[in-house]
Amino acid sequence: MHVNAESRAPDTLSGYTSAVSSNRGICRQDRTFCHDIARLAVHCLYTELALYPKPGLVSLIDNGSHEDMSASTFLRSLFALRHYFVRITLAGISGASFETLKQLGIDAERRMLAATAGVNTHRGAIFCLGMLCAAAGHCKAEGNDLSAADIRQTLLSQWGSALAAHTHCTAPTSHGQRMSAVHTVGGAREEMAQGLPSLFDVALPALRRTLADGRSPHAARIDALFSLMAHMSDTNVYHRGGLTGAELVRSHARAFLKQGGTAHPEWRSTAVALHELFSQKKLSPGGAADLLAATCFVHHLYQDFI
Ligand SMILES: CC(C)(COP(=O)(O)OP(=O)(O)OC[C@H]1O[C@@H](n2cnc3c(N)ncnc32)[C@H](O)[C@@H]1O)[C@@H](O)C(=O)NCCC(=O)NCCS
Ligand SMILES: Nc1ncnc2c1ncn2[C@@H]1O[C@H](COP(=O)(O)OP(=O)(O)OP(=O)(O)O)[C@@H](O)[C@H]1O
Repeated sequence: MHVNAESRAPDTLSGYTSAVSSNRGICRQDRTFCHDIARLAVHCLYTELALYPKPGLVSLIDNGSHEDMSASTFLRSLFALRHYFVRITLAGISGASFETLKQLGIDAERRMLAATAGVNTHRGAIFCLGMLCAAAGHCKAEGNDLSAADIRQTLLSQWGSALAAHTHCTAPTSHGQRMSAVHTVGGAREEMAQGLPSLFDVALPALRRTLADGRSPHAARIDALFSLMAHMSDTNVYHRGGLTGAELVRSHARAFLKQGGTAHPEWRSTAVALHELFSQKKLSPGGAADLLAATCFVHHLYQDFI
């Protein structure tokens, strides 16, 4: 099925906002799809928040390394983001440009900051999950599967060159850009421009391996999180702990995986000890947390939407 994108919704931010709120020009099936995808995105962010133990990160149990945010800050932020995920999925259905997706993302960031009194709870997720929602929308409009391979291919074919341009910056303004420049590592922008290799090549296989071994979804998420911590360059970690902090996170995560991850009978006490260590050192692998939510999203897209 190929759909005439132009007949669905206009390629402007105000166009999407009013089209979604008035339902103008959107068929019922697309509207239901956008709401289902948005619900899945919010669900995956909630699942990440609820997961415990996660070294240094905020959960429903405690605030880890964070003094300025708690689970309730995250819940307020999540509530504020629910319409964004509907809009960006619709934008994907309509074949929107990266510039339009970016405007939707900037608007969502504003809502997040208003809901949290200025605390950055979901910047990485707004970017990463937002792009994945748009890719899911575009796949649907093209009549393609929502398989991991199709989603990744869509990200690159639709927005690859704009995402590559988004990595270039002359004067870094964010923590992430500064850390990328100082430590010559890729951050969220680079990861996305390459089609999320940490998600598709590392975390998703780890998640599925643990499930295939017969362990629980909770265990699968823990193994996926540690595989991300062991592998990626998380600019949140560099910002808080420098090179030493980044190496500490990576080496502990590798050791956890080497002893079998959640297949080890004592995995939980090891993970709790690491949570205490990271919290004491104020280290927080927030980029890994974002990619974990995104990994669960891609996994469920395939499971629930075929
Ligand atoms: C690309 C984004 C996330 C900014 O990234 P940048 O590295 O410049 O900034 P910042 O430090 O503020 O945020 C980085 C976020 O990514 C996450 N992250 C860190 N490292 C990584 C990584 N290697 N891979 C994936 N995510 C990561 C962190 O959790 C953090 O939340 C996005 O907010 C953005 O593009 N901002 C510019 C304004 C804009 O265009 N916004 C709308 C985008 S749709
Ligand atoms: N459960 C979680 N706990 C903590 N951070 C998370 C969690 N889930 C995702 N994150 C990510 O971590 C980022 C927050 O990290 P942090 O507060 O260290 O960064 P910052 O706002 O860039 O820096 P700072 O707070 O030091 O000014 C969020 O933007 C979010 O993307």
